Amino acid sequence: MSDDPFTLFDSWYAEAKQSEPNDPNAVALATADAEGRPSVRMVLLKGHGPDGFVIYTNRESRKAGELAANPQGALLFHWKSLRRQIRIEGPVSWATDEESDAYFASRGRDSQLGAWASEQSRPLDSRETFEQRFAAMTAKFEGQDVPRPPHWGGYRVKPTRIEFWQDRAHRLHERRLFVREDGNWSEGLLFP
Ligand SMILES: Cc1cc2nc3c(=O)[nH]c(=O)nc-3n(C[C@H](O)[C@H](O)[C@H](O)COP(=O)(O)O)c2cc1C
Ligand SMILES: Cc1ncc(COP(=O)(O)O)c(C=O)c1O
Repeated sequence: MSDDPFTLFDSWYAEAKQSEPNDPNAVALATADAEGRPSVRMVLLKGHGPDGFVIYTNRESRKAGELAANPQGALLFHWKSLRRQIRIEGPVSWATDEESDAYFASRGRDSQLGAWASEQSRPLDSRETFEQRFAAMTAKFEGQDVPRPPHWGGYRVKPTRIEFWQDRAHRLHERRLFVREDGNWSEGLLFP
């Protein structure tokens, strides 16, 4: 068996990119507030490797507030076409300014403007208000590159635990658990 969960992740992810009808990088991100109350939402994976799994979002959103109070996260991929899930857990930190800048610069201009216009997760009185804010940002940045907003950037989940789940007949599934301790990964199986 492989003792490297990242090689296995790469191989499953490559298969998901071939077989999923859309968004193979869609992943549920679970966080919890200071009292331990959980919340979960979908995000898109935009980078990964042994250093962790990176997503981008608004750093004043609900998830950001929870991560500030409790910097731990869990990610869940479910690739229905492959009947597989991957669970990833670990501490969460900000991506570097350099990688957030680089990712932001790669986004479409309207998505960049949307990041300026959206006060993500805060109450919005009408769609019209949002459209007016978007129009105002479009005018503000006309004729220039759109810089990364100070309230927008990446988060990295650095895994301490990764579980690969493969569906098998009669619910006799296969579960491979990788756990990191003192920088080393060990692998074991779990009952399904
Ligand atoms: C498939 C999918 C992908 C999404 N990707 C992102 C993402 O990468 N970043 C993001 O901020 N929101 C993304 N969203 C929206 C989030 O699910 C969520 O509505 C938003 O981030 C606010 O979450 P919060 O209130 O918990 O902070 C995505 C939604 C879906 C359905
Ligand atoms: C609000 C929001 N921010 C960021 C993203 C990340 O994806 P992208 O950079 O491809 O827009 C998404 C994806 O759905 C999103 O809904």
